Amino acid sequence: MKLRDLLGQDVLGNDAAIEPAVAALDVSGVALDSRVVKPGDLFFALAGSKTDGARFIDAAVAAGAIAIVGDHAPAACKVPFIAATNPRRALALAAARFFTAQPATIAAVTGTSGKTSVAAFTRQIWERLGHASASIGTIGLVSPKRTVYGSLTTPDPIALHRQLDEIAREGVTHLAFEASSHGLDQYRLDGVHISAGGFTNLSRDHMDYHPTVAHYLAAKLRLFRELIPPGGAAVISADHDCSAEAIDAAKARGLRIMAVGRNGDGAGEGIRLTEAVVEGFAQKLTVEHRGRGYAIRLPLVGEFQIENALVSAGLAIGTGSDAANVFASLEHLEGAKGRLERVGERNGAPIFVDYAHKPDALAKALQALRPYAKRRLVVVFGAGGDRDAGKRPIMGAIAAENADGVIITDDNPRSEKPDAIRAAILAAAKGAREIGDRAAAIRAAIEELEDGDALLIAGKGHETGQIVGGEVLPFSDHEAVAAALASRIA
Ligand SMILES: CC(=O)N[C@H]1[C@@H](OP(=O)(O)OP(=O)(O)OC[C@H]2O[C@@H](n3ccc(=O)[nH]c3=O)[C@H](O)[C@@H]2O)O[C@H](CO)[C@@H](O)[C@@H]1O[C@H](C)C(=O)N[C@@H](C)C(=O)N[C@H](CCC(=O)O)C(=O)O
Ligand SMILES: Nc1ncnc2c1ncn2[C@@H]1O[C@H](COP(=O)(O)OP(=O)(O)OP(=O)(O)O)[C@@H](O)[C@H]1O
Ligand SMILES: N[C@H](CCC[C@H](N)C(=O)O)C(=O)O
Ligand SMILES: [Mg+2]
Repeated sequence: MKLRDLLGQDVLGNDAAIEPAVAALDVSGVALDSRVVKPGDLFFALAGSKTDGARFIDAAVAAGAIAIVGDHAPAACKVPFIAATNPRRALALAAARFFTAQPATIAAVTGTSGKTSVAAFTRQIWERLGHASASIGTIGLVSPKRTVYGSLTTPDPIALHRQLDEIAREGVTHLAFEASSHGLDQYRLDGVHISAGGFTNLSRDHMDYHPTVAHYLAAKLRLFRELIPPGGAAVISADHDCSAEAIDAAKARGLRIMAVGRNGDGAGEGIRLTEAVVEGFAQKLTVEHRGRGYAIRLPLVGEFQIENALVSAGLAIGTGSDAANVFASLEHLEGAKGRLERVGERNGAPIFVDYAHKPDALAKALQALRPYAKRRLVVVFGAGGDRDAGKRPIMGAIAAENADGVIITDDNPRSEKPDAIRAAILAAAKGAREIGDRAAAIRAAIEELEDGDALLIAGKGHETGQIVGGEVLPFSDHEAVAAALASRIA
């Protein structure tokens, strides 16, 4: 591919002409990290949170970069330098031109909680309606041909566009993916042809990255303000304080608004939840769409899963699927791994693994499990190191208030002292116990379960490692529960 095919004025955000000899250069790849540059690559020098890619231009050239894109020219550069107003956005748009194929129908979902679940549900709905479907997010890529683990919720633009191209060539026509606030803020999704966007909710998260809540919300709203073209669908959960702002942002862009939830637009394009009744480990819902009523048995535990299911249904309907078929398919949804997943029981007490690692999610998960605890609701959780420290006491207080037994343990302490993290949670969790070793904490909680109890193990969900220092030690809540239950039988 020629350099001129990747970099136009729209990509670079300026009207500087590229010299014809430079425009005619052959480009064999795009790169954002000097350490993976291959001969023939176009290197994007990005100013980051830890360092500046401009410092690695010489290293990129030594590795074979044929030209550099950045926002400021280095003092000296052995290969052509091309200025871009916003190099991160330029990278994403260039990656979209380099990897040309994308599934025809793409839905993106943002919000503090529920993204992974909505991406998984939307994929399942489409699949049931006969489309070759995939999802990309926190649990990686899930597609008919393969499942690939991914380390970021929204992959970097090169990884993202490479995957879009691969799955489209494998025949995937429908994709649902997660738009994290980091991803939106860092322009990782620009260049993706998004036909519908979902918005679940907003609560405290990532306060180590976003300077203010307004900045955090603005990052999320980029999906509606800038990324979905006018005429696309905006499926917005209507039951939150921030819902009106999200709807206004989408309206201003000329998107088709589909408000869903108890305050949803049942008479029109949206989905209104008119009734929800817990029935064992399922929930019976009545919803209204375009003035017509539908009864649905949602086979999932947790009130918040209703929000996730309705946003997913909206995304499928908003991209052209038949409403009656979509609602019927909700009866077959399977929860994403480690999202209020019932993984076993002891003495008749159900044990759930959940990924709640932020205050609102922990509160919602505990409230969702209350109906299953006639006696004691017990929670085992911790908080990640090198992440927002402010959430620790908040989560401690939420646990003390919403559970009858609280065990504070470790959850990826990373470079921090595990006992200091635990102490910060314990300070606000009256009556909580402390068992640092997560397997031991899970064992202790299971050991004490009696009929009428319910146990929530929160924070790690699908994760398969415990990050201590720089090391990832193999660990899974699922395996820890299985081992504890097996040792009881032995
Ligand atoms: C804080 C953050 O989001 N960082 C992301 C950002 O990195 P950065 O540009 O700030 O990195 P940097 O270390 O300052 O380096 C600047 C530039 O120099 C380059 N460099 C650096 C060293 C070198 O030797 N050579 C070189 O070229 C780097 O490749 C980079 O381009 O851009 C990178 C490329 O897109 C991301 O991989 C990286 O994610 C890091 C690994 C990360 O941990 N991100 C997390 C916080 C994250 O994004 N999480 C969200 C939300 C999770 C959720 O709630 O679900 C996610 O989407 O996963
Ligand atoms: N709609 C919701 N409202 C509130 N809490 C929710 C909702 N959906 C999920 N949760 C809680 O958040 C946890 C994470 O859910 P999920 O993985 O679907 O969200 P996410 O937005 O992808 O999160 P992350 O940003 O951590 O990847 C769940 O395990 C549950 O505790
Ligand atoms: N995407 C989130 C996941 C946190 C999961 C929790 N187990 C933790 O390590 O804090 C993050 O990296 O902040
Ligand atoms: Mg996620």
